[in-house]
Amino acid sequence: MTRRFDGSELVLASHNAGKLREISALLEPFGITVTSAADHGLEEPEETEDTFAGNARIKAHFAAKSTGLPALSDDSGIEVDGLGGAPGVYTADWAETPNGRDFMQAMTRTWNELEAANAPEPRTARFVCTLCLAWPDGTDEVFRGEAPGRVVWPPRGDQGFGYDPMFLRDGQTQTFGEMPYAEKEPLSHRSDAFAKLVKGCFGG
Ligand SMILES: O=c1nc[nH]c2c1ncn2[C@H]1C[C@H](O)[C@@H](COP(=O)(O)OP(=O)(O)OP(=O)(O)O)O1
Ligand SMILES: [Mg+2]
Repeated sequence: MTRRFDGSELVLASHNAGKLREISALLEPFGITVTSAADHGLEEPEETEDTFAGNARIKAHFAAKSTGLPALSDDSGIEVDGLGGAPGVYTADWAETPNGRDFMQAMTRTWNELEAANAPEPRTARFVCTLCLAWPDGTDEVFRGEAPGRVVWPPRGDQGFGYDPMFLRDGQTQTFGEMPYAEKEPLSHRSDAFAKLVKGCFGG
């Protein structure tokens, strides 16, 4: 049995501005009061698991326990087939530099490694999003969404965040980086996972 969400307030257990924007937009129609981890002064817990679900659980349970409120986390990344699924759960790590995250560097590394491996074209890939809704009593529900596509070079567009400029979703001619959010939303791994969350926990 899936536990239903029957509260009126939810903490978004993320420190990523792009995700916060997108998940807040998805939650908008439900009339729930949404606050973020930063609003509650929460630290970022260490993401020590090697699966999206494992790290999503760490983030959601940490926020739920710390605030006493239900918390929704998002662990996501891009799996590139020609790289054996890398960077996958390590997508954010590939962007880390001594001066903060640099996704241009991460995208360049991704393309260079595909070139070095002489990977065939199209260079298929998928965005993955795992959402975890956790309650302060330690229960949770986890939902996984995907967006199938390919990576392209050079990156195109300055909208969205992270790897969006090099991701061309199946059936599209514009990268996620070239799309206004309203166009990316119905096509994204995040909305795919969110639809499952709504079906399971919001009864909609
Ligand atoms: O729609 C997306 N469009 C482009 N790039 C994306 C997307 N979704 C995830 N990504 C990439 C960037 C992100 O940094 C990484 C996830 O890493 P991940 O640890 O789950 O998130 P994060 O550290 O940025 O924020 P937080 O853990 O506080 O939720 O994958
Ligand atoms: Mg993270």
